[in-house]
Amino acid sequence: MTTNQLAQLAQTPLKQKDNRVWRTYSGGALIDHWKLVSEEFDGSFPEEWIMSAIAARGKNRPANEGLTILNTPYGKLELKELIALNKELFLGKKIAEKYGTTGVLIKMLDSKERLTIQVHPDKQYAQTMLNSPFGKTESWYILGGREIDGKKSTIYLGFKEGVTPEIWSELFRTQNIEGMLDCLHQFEIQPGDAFMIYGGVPHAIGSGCFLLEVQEPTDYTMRVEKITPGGLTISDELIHQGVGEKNMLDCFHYDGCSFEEASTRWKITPQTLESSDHHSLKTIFNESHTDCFGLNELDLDGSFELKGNGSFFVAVIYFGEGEIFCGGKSYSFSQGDELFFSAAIEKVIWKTSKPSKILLCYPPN
Ligand SMILES: O=P(O)(O)OC[C@H]1O[C@](O)(CO)[C@@H](O)[C@@H]1O
Repeated sequence: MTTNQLAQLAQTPLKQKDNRVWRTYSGGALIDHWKLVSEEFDGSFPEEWIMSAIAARGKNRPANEGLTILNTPYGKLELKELIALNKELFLGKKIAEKYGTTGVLIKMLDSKERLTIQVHPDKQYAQTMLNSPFGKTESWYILGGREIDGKKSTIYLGFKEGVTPEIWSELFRTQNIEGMLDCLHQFEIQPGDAFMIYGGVPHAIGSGCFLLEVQEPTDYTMRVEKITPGGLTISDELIHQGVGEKNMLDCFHYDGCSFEEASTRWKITPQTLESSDHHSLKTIFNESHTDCFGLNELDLDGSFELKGNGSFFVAVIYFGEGEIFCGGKSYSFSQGDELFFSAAIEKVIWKTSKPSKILLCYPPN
C-alpha cells in the first residue's frame, strides 16, 4: 500500500465483518435480532467479538477464531494486519508505544443458559502465572435480555462474607454447584445497568442476559464447574488454562463482602456528560473505575461532533441510522455496524436519519 493509500485508510471508518465465536454456553438469538438477521437462532456461538486482535481459546477450534476482519476500500484485512501497517497511525502514539496492540476487546454477548461460575486473572496473576501483560478485567453494560423458563435475568458477582479458600476448594472438589452459587451475590438486572468485573472477582452471567462487554484483551477464563449447566464437559485446559487446579483456585480474591458493599464496589451508575434536546452523551465506564478501557453512550436524534483524542476508538451502533462525516467524505451507518476509527481521525460528525444509540468504546489510558 502506498503512503497516500495508508493515510486515506486512516481517515476512513472501517466496518468489521460479522464475527461470531464458539463458547461453552448457548445463546445468540438476541445478537441475530440486533443484527437484523431474519432467522434468530440460539446455538454455540453466543458472542460477537468486536475489534478483536486476539484469537479465542477453545479446544479443537480454528486457530484464527475471534480475529476481526475489516472491510476496507482495498479489500478485506485483519485488524491485526491493519495495525501492523503503521501502529502509530492507526492506534495512536501512546497506545502504540505502551501496548503495540489495541489493548481492548469488545463483545456482544447473549446467554440462553447460565455461564459457568468463573474468574479471570488480574494483571499480577496474568503476568506471573500466564506470562501475559493483560489480565481480563471486564465490564458489562446491560442492553436487554429475556425470561428463560420463567426466570428473570440475573448475574452472580462477588463472594459473600465468610467464603474462605478452604470452603471454596471443597465445594469445587465435590462439584457442589448449588453450594458455589450460594457463595455468590445475585443481582437482578435491567437494561441500563452497568457492572465492573475486576480480575479475581468470581462471577457467572445468568440465563437471559444481553449485554455489551468491554474488557482487557485476553481469553483467560478459570472455571470451577466441570460440566456446564447445558451438560457440556469442560476439558482440564479450559478449567485452569494450564496452571493446574490449585493455582486456578488462587486466581480468586477471597475478600467477600455484604450485598450492599458488593453493589458499591461493582455496580456503576452512568453519568451524563452533556445533553441537549437532540442528544445526550453519557459515560458508563471511565478512569474512575479502571485504566483498562472506557465506554460512553451517545443517544442522538440530530447531529453531533465528536472530537478524537489521539487514540483510536470503536463505535457500535446499537440502533438507528444516519451518516458519518470524516476526513472530507461521508459514510452511512446503521444498526448492527461495528466501526473502527483510527487515531488519525480528528473529528467525526454524526448525523442521524433515525434516533440512534451509539456505543463508543475506548482503549486503555
Ligand atoms: O465460559 P466460556 O464459554 O468460555 O465463556 C467465557 C465468557 O465469559 C465472559 O468472561 C463473561 O463472563 C466472556 O468474556 C467470555 O467470553
